[in-house]
Amino acid sequence: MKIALAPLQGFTDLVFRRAFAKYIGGIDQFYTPFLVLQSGDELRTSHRREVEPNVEENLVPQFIGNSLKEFIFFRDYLIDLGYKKMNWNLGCPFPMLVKKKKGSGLLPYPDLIEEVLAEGLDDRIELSVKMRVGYDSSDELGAVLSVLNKFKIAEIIVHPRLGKQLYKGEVDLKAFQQAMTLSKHPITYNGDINSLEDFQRCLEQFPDLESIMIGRGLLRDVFLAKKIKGEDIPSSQERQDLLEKIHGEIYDSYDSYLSGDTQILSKLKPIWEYFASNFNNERKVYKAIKKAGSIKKYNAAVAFAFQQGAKD
Ligand SMILES: Cc1cc2nc3c(=O)[nH]c(=O)nc-3n(C[C@H](O)[C@H](O)[C@H](O)COP(=O)(O)O)c2cc1C
Repeated sequence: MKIALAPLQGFTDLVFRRAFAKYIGGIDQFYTPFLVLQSGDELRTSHRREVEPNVEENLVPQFIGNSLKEFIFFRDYLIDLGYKKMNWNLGCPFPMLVKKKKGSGLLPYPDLIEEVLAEGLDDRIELSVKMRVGYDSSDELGAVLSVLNKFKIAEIIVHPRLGKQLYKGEVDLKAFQQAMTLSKHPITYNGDINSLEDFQRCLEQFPDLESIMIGRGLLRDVFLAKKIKGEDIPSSQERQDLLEKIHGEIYDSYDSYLSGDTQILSKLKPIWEYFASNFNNERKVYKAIKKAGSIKKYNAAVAFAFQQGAKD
């Protein structure tokens, strides 16, 4: 089974991905959180930092947009940097982007998707798509997939919720089955795999799956990909050491280019919404981190987390 780490804006940035690859492993492919072209035809420094430092073979840069101009910008920018793969975000549910027909907001407009692909695809870089099963209704799925079927697309990652659901409600496994039936491209499953049992259920239901993508589940249990692959899981003390190393590397990296407690804490604290689940007494751990108003208090909360020990 091929396992990808899902892009999570604000969580799986370059710093996190590198620390994860270095200390944990088990991931075959990483994705950047979506890159976006600003109105002045520029990329933000923080977005450039995601892809420019050096090209990693198992990194797929993701972009969001709805025009041929944006598609060509990212295509040529990424080809020039030396990337061989890129991913188009047709799944983001943020209302501000949806209103502009971006992310899942583009799913009700398959003609627009077709216009972009007809002119934008280029053999020098492989395209994959990450999508939901519709914005308003899974009735949109068939039309989108029949457009995608006309083009050369390496992989379609399907998160079987509707855009309008955001992250609420159940995943729609019937719609996912429909995607597998209708698509001529390989389909990757993404959504709510938080444990080995979740993965096993998913595989029972879709025995032909060759590839999955996991986001929050891998932040909650950083060893989940290794468990799924049947790899050896380190002892409790070793796991704790690895968690400490990941955290230390992320901390040092933010500390090196951000200035002031507020900026550093604004990057570090949100990670614990999921990361706290790697520890015993996760609720107490998360509460302590959330309350920390200074670096000193944050460090004390982190020490408290490590005193609880790594969860089994
Ligand atoms: C905070 C947050 C940020 C996200 N950012 C992105 C993003 O930049 N690009 C993207 O394609 N999906 C993004 N997603 C969606 C995830 O990649 C994934 O599809 C979703 O979380 C379902 O998978 P999971 O249940 O394994 O987490 C985001 C999700 C969350 C919760």
